[in-house]
Amino acid sequence: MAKAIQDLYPENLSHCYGCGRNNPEGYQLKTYLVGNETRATFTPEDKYTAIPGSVYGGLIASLLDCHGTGSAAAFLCQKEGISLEVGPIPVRCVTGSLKVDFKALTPMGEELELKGVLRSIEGRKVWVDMRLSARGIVCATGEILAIRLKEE
Ligand SMILES: CC(C)(COP(=O)(O)OP(=O)(O)OC[C@H]1O[C@@H](n2cnc3c(N)ncnc32)[C@H](O)[C@@H]1OP(=O)(O)O)[C@@H](O)C(=O)NCCC(=O)NCCSC(=O)Cc1ccccc1
Repeated sequence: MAKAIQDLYPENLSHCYGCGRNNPEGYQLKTYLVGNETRATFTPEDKYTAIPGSVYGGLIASLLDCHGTGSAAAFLCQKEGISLEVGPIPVRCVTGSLKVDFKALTPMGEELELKGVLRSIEGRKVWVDMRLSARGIVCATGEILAIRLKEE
């Protein structure tokens, strides 16, 4: 199975609070390319509470943000035939813009499932559509425009 995209980023670009493997205080989200979609999971702790029993929207936006940039990098690698078996990969994206729609309260303590599909790639710009579900119910959707960093 392909590795998580975040485990393939170069060391110096792996400190992100949301998904950096080199940030022990962070969420360490892992995004996997499975066929033509991307997947990640995350189970929030009570400290991320909004209304009791439900998850704070900022966490949901963060998860969509990091799943979005990770998905964009994965789709770029897929398009360019770059292996997701060994790192570091020469592809890293940052968030240009992120839109989140909150569809339903997100239940606390449940495993959240994130999925991403590629909308389009235009040069360094990558648009990805996402959804975040719990117990099979879509709680939020997201759209990201991720920008590929220029190679140094
Ligand atoms: C890098 C860039 C996004 C783009 O600058 P440059 O490279 O100089 O490129 P340029 O400006 O030429 O644009 C290229 C193309 O893209 C377009 N476009 C750009 N933006 C927008 C937009 N908003 N909306 C729409 N379009 C936009 C622009 O028009 C152009 O289009 P064109 O080719 O003419 O058709 C810069 O604005 C920046 O750093 N922003 C802050 C990013 C940031 O802080 N993000 C949050 C933190 S990162 C994180 O959380 C994850 C992380 C952690 C650790 C490690 C890595 C990731």
